[in-house]
Amino acid sequence: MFLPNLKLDSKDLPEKVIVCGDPDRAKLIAANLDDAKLLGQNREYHTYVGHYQGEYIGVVSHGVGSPGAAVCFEQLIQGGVKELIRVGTAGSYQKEIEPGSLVISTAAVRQDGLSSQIVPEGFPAVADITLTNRLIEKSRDYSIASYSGITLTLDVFYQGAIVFPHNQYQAAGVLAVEMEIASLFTIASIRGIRAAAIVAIDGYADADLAEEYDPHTDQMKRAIELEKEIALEAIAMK
Ligand SMILES: O=P(O)(O)O[C@H]1O[C@H](CO)[C@@H](O)[C@H]1O
Ligand SMILES: O=c1cc[nH]c(=O)[nH]1
Repeated sequence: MFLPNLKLDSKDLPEKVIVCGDPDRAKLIAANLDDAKLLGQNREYHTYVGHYQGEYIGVVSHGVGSPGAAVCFEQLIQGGVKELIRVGTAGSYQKEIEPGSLVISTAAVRQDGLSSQIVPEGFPAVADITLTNRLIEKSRDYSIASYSGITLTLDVFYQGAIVFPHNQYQAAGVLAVEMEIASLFTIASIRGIRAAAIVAIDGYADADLAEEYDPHTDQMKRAIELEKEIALEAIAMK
């Protein structure tokens, strides 16, 4: 089957795929695969395949934001993908979850627009328990602060005239904010595949991102390096 936005033939797609927003991060992750090759490249969607610990794995970038990412997730699933792990970045909601640490999402608050247009209000965006437990287990092998719990998916990056009530979600114990996990978990649930997510914390989500957002620090490079290792080990497990 030809996947038009990913611009590739699904016959070479693995069943296990790591997804991330940034095409450069996809290239970085793919560098850990044996016999890595670029399978397709179109728009923000760069697809690599190769082997990790003997398992055939894919790495695909999905860009920023749920609508574009959803096109990627849906086409991967149409192409036969059965397991997706998102390796992302996020802002922290909790003081003790410091920049440079990792968060594994067990469920996501659906503050994205995409999922509201494919499932009714109240439908939960929940991670696959098996893949999530693998991420948690593998994260214990690395010397980095790692947390698991609820994350929030938002379409808004820079605040507008309406002020998003970050404080309510902070008070409710949400750990971190990013822009695609709720759509990923919702799509995975309705299509009957497994999905999980791990994110590296680049700052505080309720800060003024126009002033403070910098995902290119050495601390972030290390966190992304380690979340990459954890995700590869988790997805390669049988
Ligand atoms: O680093 P990625 O995977 O892109 O994730 C986060 O970073 C982007 C915003 O800069 C959004 O896509 C958000 O979800
Ligand atoms: O969506 C995002 C991603 C990274 N950091 C944030 O604060 N928000």
